[in-house]
Amino acid sequence: MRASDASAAVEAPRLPIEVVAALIRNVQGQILLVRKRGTTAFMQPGGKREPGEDDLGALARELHEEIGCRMVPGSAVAHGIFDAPAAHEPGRTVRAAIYSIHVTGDIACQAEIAELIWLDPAAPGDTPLAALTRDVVLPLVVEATGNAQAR
Ligand SMILES: Nc1nc2c([nH]c(=O)n2[C@H]2C[C@H](O)[C@@H](COP(=O)(O)OP(=O)(O)OP(=O)(O)O)O2)c(=O)[nH]1
Repeated sequence: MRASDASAAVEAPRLPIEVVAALIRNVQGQILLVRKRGTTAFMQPGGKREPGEDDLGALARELHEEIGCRMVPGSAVAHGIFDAPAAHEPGRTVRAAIYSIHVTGDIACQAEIAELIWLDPAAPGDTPLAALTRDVVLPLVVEATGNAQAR
C-alpha cells in the first residue's frame, strides 16, 4: 500500500448510518421500543432504507419485518432528522429521520427482534436505551406532552 493510500484510509470520514425510525405511542402515552437479537439497548423500530425506498416505504417495511404490524396510511408526522452515537457500531453516528406513526394489527416480535417494551417516556428508570432514544426521542416526547398539557 502506498503511503498516500494508508493516510487516506485513516483519514476517510465515516459517513453516518442513515435510518428511518418510528415513534409509536399507546393511549397511555408509552412508547414502543425494540431490542434486536444479540444486543442490549432498546431503540426505535426502524432501520436502513433499501435502494429506491423513500422514508415511509422503508418504515412500513421495517415495521412489518420487526414487529409484524402495518403503518396506518396518512398517519406519519415527521419530527426531523437527528444524529446520535450509533448503538451497535462504536465510533459511528446514526442519522435518523424520525416519524410519529400509528399502527394497526397485532404487534409481536418477529425474527430479528428479541424483545419489545412499552416505556413511559417520563420514567425510563434503568432501562438500557440507545442514545437516539435516550437523548432525542424521549426529550421530544416529554416536551410535546408538556406543551399539550399546558394548553
Ligand atoms: N432502527 C434503529 N436503529 C438505530 C437506532 N439507534 C441507533 O443507534 N440505531 C443504529 C443501530 C444500527 O447501527 C443502525 C440500524 O441498523 P440495522 O442493522 O438495525 O438496520 P436494518 O434493520 O436496516 O438492518 P440491515 O438491513 O443492515 O440488516 O442504526 C434506533 O433507535 N432505531
